[in-house]
Amino acid sequence: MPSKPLLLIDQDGVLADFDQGVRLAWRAQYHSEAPIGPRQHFYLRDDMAPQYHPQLHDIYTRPGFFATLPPIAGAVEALHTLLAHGLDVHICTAPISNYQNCVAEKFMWVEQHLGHEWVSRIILTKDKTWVRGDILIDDKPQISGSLTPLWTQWLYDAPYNRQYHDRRRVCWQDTASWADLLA
Ligand SMILES: O=c1ccn([C@@H]2O[C@H](COP(=O)(O)O)[C@@H](O)[C@H]2O)c(=O)[nH]1
Ligand SMILES: [Mg+2]
Repeated sequence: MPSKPLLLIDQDGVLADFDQGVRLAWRAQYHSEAPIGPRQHFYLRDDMAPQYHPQLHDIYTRPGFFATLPPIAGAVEALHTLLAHGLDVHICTAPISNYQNCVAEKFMWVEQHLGHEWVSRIILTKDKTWVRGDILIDDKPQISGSLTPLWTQWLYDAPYNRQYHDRRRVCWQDTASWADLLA
């Protein structure tokens, strides 16, 4: 690893808690827990019965969903720490295909939780293999695209990716898991 790696950090599932946002919105609307099975797949819909897919889609495409996602514990502090240690940190995030609310709200989230200066650090792309970097911290276990990536993925820990043991695993609250970045 270079002494000061160029870091790409995913947003949903790494900084912003997509799953918890769905659970909160579902509870608020239906006054019951979201019918989500054990989290075994990256896409939430794959852990829900097909009859609930329209309601799930309605929740994560509606205005306000992405802007109000709760932060993942320790994420905001970790990003400020990484920047303060001189790392070149960028937020590398994919918008959903129903982009109308998602795109602007991903920017709003970053501004609200990290500060305006972080807005210029956002890289929005549907294909992360096009983005240059040394390390990509991302919770998605299978990242595909049209190029061979230049970065190495560190898997951000989540219940739906724990069957993968082929990559370094990171969790903001486990500071030892990313301490090498500060060395
Ligand atoms: O269940 C889900 C669905 C989507 N996301 C996040 O949304 C965007 C778009 O994902 P694509 O892989 O381009 O469809 C991306 O930021 C995902 O992380 C999600 O976290 N969970
Ligand atoms: Mg993600």
